Amino acid sequence: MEEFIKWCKARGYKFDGLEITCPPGNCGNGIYATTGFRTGKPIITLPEHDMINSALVVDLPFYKKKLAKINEKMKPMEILTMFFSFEDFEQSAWSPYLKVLPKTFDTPAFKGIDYDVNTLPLSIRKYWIDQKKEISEISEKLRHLFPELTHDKILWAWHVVNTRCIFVENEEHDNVDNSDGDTIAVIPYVDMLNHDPEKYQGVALHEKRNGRYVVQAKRQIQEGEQIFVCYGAHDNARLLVEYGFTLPQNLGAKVLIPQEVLLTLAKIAGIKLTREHEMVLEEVGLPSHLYATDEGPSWSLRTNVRVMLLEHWQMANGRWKKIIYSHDPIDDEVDQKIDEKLEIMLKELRNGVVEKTKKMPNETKWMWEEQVKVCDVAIESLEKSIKEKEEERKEEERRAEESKATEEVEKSEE
Ligand SMILES: C[S@@+](CC[C@H](N)C(=O)[O-])C[C@H]1O[C@@H](n2cnc3c(N)ncnc32)[C@H](O)[C@@H]1O
Repeated sequence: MEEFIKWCKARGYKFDGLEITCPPGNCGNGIYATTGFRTGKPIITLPEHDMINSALVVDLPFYKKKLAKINEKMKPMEILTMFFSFEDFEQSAWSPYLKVLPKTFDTPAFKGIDYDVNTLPLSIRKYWIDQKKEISEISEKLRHLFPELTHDKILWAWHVVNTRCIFVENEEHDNVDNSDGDTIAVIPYVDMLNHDPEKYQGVALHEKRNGRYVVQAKRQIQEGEQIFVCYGAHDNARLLVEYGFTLPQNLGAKVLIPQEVLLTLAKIAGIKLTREHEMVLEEVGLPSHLYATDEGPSWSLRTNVRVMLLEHWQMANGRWKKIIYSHDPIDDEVDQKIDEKLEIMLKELRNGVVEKTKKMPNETKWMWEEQVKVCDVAIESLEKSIKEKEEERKEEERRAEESKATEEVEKSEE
C-alpha cells in the first residue's frame, strides 16, 4: 500500500488526512479520515488526465499499435477490460496500483455460479441476463482479437472495471466506439471508497473547469470515520451480482410489479378494468415499484391504481391527462378508494411472493425473502397512513359537528 500511496502522490493526487486500511468484515480496503473535514471541503483531488478512461487507453502507444491492426473501433467497457487484461503487474506504469487491486471477487459471475433466470426476482433478472451476455461477448471478442489473453484474465479485468468504474462524461475520441455512450472511468485511489447509501459523506465529481477530479465532503466528517460514497440505490441482489457484497439493512430493496401482475392484482381487488384503462396505463408509462422505505407505495404505483379507477367519461378524449397530471390534491373519496384497493393488492402480492419463495433454491431464496420484507414494510406503512387519514377524517367530522352545534346555539339565542 505504501508504494501505491507514493505513486499517487508523485502523480499529483492530494488526499491529506486520509488513510487506506482494511475495515473489519469482508470488504477489502476502505478509506478512513485521520482528521475532520468540513462540509464542502475536497477530500481527494487528482488531475483529470489520470482517470483511466477509453481515450487514455487508446492513446497509449502499446494499445495504439494493437488497435491499428484491428479494423473496428471498440466500446469503452471493452477498452478498459482490455487494458486491465494486458497490463503487467511488474512492468506497467500502473504497477503499484495494480498490486493493490483485489485478486478475486465475490460476485456469482466470478465464482462461476450460474443462476437459473426463473429463480431470480424481477428486480435483478434483466441485470443478470445483460451481465452474463456482456461478459461472454467481451471475453469472446478479446480472445478472438488477442489470442494471448485467457478467459480468466479477462474475467478478472472485467470485474476490476465493473466494480470500480465511476460515471464520467468523457470527451468523444475518434478511435472509440461511443455509440452506446462513453461514461466510465476507473480512478485510482477514489476507487478505494466503499458503498454505504445511508452514511455516505463523499460525493465525487469531475471538475472540467479546473481539470481535476474531486471527492468532496457532503457533510461534516469526523476523525476516525470510514468515508463512504453511494454506488446507487441498489437492492442486495443487485449489490451481490454487480459488486459481490450485500448490506444487512438495505433501504435500496425494492419489488418491481410488472404491468400484467398489476392488472391481475387489480382484478382480484375488484377493479373493473377495460381495454381503455390498459391503454391509458401504457401511455402514462409509470413503473410500479415498492421500496423498503416507510413512505408506503410509491407515487407512481398510486397513480397507476388511480388510472385503473377512472370512469369511462374521465378517460374519453384524453381527459385523463388533466386528472392525472393535475397539481390539485386528490379528492378524499378517490384517495380512500386507492388506499382500499392498494391494501388488497399488496396483501395479494405478498402472498404470491411468499408462495414463490417457498419454491426457490437456497442460493436465491434470500433474494425472495428480501422481497417479502419489502411487501411487509409497504403494507405496514400503507395501513399506518390509512389509519392516520381515518383519524383525520373523524377529527374533521367532529369539528364540523361542533361548529354546527355552536351555530345552532347562536341562532337559537338570536
Ligand atoms: C470500488 S471498490 C471499493 C474498494 C474495495 N473495498 C477494495 O478493497 O479495493 C468496490 C468493492 O468494494 C467492496 N465493498 C464496497 N462497499 C462495501 C460494503 N459496504 N460492504 C462490503 N464490501 C464492500 C466490494 O467488494 C466492491 O466490489
